[in-house]
Amino acid sequence: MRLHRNLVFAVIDGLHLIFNENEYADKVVEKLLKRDKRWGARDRGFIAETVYDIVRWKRLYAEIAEVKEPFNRENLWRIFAVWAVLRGYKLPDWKQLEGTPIRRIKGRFDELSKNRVYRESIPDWLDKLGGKELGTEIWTNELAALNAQADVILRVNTLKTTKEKLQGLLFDNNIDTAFIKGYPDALKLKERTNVFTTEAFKNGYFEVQDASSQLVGSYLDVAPGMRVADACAGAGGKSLHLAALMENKGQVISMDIYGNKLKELKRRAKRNGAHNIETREIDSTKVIKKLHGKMDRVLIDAPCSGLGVLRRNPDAKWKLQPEFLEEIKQTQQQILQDYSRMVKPGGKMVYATCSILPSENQDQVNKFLKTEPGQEFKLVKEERILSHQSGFDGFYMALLERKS
Ligand SMILES: C[S@@+](CC[C@H](N)C(=O)[O-])C[C@H]1O[C@@H](n2cnc3c(N)ncnc32)[C@H](O)[C@@H]1O
Repeated sequence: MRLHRNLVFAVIDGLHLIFNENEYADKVVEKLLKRDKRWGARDRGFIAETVYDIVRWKRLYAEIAEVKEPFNRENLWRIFAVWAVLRGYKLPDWKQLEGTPIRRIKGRFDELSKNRVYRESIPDWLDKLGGKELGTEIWTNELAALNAQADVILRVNTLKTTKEKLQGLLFDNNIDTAFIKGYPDALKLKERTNVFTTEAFKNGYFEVQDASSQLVGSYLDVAPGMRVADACAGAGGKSLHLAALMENKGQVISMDIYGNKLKELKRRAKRNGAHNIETREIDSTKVIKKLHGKMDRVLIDAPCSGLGVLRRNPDAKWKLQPEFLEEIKQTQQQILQDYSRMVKPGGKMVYATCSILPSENQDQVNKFLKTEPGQEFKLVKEERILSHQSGFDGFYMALLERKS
């Protein structure tokens, strides 16, 4: 395995933006990959995976490299050197890598791996919180699972094709996939590759969506012809699935406080051939009030800490702050109390998050059930999905029914 200079320089630039300029890893990687048109799939893969890897292991690598934030360029090179040594690369004779203490790096790695906060590379406060909320054993297993690289999972768009046909089409493009038992619309890539350039994607035959997130649509128990509100729709991953489950019949009202996300949702809906989706920006309380008691189904895919999706979004470990977590919990409760009023008597609602913390999940539902709007509802069922048990994202969903 050889290291290529311009690719490593791109990685160092990316790390600077993420660690020192507080930019989001996915946006930074997207930008880096546009830098040189001559880069092939393997070069792009190297940049993306190396940046994510180093973001994931920041605390461990910085400790081994004996550097502290804010990292100057020399610090970033030292961190990179740790990554390269531990990944088994033969170090080239570049001046930035001169004097890398290979044996010391390996020794420090073995030593630090005895301590969970370094081994799993996690801030102290978050480690304490996870242990307290989930118990040491589950938290330890879950952290390890959340530090693994996620598989790429597709959701077939049943409005346009079938899982079998899509699998054949992708196979003709040298993309090999497998079905996943228990996930009816999912295909898992056998090897990581960029699927967004395929004709099948451009034609709207699939979306990239983790397997756990694909469970939410059917959990809401929708049927063609219903009126459904997706109250925190974002760019519409779940709205698109709902439209497909409803066979384009009835109405999906996709809402969010951010209009730009809804614009992206509209583009995706067009590509998907999902004609029953209407978007509404929540720019005042009136938007919700207008729908009080009118919806057969309401989905609350609530804003959350994102602790269940650290495999795909490892910089959340470093960006998340205790104050934000407190704030977001208040928002979750407010959303539950306000938006649940859209459900009509006898209708159903799903509260979901991509968090594994009980305080964002079942505790929120239990708290809601004791409030005035919550007393109208009963909990039908709930599911806590942990990454180390499912192999997919950590997730939570609860199905509630409004009494008639
Ligand atoms: C977990 S994300 C949604 C992901 C989306 N449902 C999907 O499947 O792609 C949560 C969304 O809630 C939105 N949000 C945050 N606060 C909100 C509020 N008070 N009301 C409605 N949406 C809100 C965020 O903008 C974000 O898009």
